[in-house]
Amino acid sequence: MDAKLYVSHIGGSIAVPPSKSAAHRAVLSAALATGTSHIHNIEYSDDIRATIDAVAQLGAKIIREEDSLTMQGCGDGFATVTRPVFCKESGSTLRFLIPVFSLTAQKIRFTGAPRLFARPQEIYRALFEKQHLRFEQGPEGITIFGRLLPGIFTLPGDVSSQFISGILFAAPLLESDSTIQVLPPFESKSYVGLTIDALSRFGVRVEESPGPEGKTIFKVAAPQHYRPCDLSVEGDYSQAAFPAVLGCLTGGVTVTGLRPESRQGDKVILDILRRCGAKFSAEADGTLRFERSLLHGVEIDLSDCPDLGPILIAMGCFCSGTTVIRNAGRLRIKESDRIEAMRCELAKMGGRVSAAGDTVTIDGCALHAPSEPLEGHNDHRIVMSLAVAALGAGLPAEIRGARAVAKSWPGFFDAMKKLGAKVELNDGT
Ligand SMILES: O=C(O)C1=C[C@@H](OP(=O)(O)O)[C@@H](O)[C@H](O)C1
Ligand SMILES: C=C(OP(=O)(O)O)C(=O)O
Repeated sequence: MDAKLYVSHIGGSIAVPPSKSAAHRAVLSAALATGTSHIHNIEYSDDIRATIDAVAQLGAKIIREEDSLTMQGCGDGFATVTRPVFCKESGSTLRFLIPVFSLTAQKIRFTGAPRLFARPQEIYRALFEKQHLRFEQGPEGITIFGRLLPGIFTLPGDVSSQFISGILFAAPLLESDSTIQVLPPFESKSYVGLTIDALSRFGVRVEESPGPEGKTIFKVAAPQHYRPCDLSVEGDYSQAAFPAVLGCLTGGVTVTGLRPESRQGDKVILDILRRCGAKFSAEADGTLRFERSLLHGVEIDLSDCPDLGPILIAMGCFCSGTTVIRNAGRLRIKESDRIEAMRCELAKMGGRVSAAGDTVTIDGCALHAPSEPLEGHNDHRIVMSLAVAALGAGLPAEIRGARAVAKSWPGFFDAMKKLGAKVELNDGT
């Protein structure tokens, strides 16, 4: 699917989709609970579908309604897994589920898009090999065999927090207590906070404490049982960043559906925008109203909010002066190399983005209509960021591979249309 964007007058109100991160955690926890949970405000993005289908293979019984799930968890009474667990493009699904499926003590094959297996998975290999369990990785999948043993897990903090979350989901169901030691620097730590929050809503306790030499220690008593829970998935701050930046460029954009007291790390988008000179109001119910603002470049630390990287790189083009994004190295190991993808696509519009090591520098300048179609790099956040850049600059553009938005926000272009964007999707919609 290609998206053609035309010069549009932007203005209006949209609700953000439910948090993908919170939804993965709720679905997995509900699957591991003994009893029936209700999860409201579910959006069937590709990644969330992958997690739902996978936990059904674990033995959870799931009734899908339009925007909610009723889930009868399997506790630790796992089903016989007869098919490969298909994780699509979802790093969260794969990395949360490897330790959990190991609890079945069955031989399990994980498959998905090739890019998923090009992203780092070595941390689990090392951990499984240390416990003399099978872990085989090829370009098309991973096969594991053997049940994780409780104990001390030492994990680097700067590859992906999803490994830490994965062990945290499995550890409560082991025979005895475990300790997870995270080595500094601990990046994306707020996502581990979301995991601990989800566990606590499902009745599982984790204790966090600082350790020697900058380590962070998580103690998980076991066995513990996941208890069922009724919850509504909160709005997604990572997704809110797209209409928020657009609103600062055009004015007249209202964003609803966010929880002001959320613990999502990407809530920091509001602080970043404020520092850049953005004018917006925030109401007690989470409603945000953005005004057209003169933005200026600032320094941004991306270590705890990597998913904001692509939209911040796009935004940097509209900021006067220079925007410097530090600790951005992990953008290279997401659905695409997000630094290179943004550099290359924005260059087609005159954008001046450069990277050295883990730092991305963007020099503000006037963008022009792209000289050729923009490529989505099979990456939802690249497609959405390029759409905001074109609409924000008031330029026509064609984005190839726009279907990638379905990974996290299938309704993204509908939301843009609701804001007045003239969008033509080449499947006729
Ligand atoms: O746990 C999560 O829900 C996520 C953690 C982050 O990954 P890393 O920890 O690999 O940075 C983030 O980029 C990803 O989109 C979602
Ligand atoms: C990187 C992302 O997700 P995941 O790691 O779960 O594939 C993302 O949503 O930007």
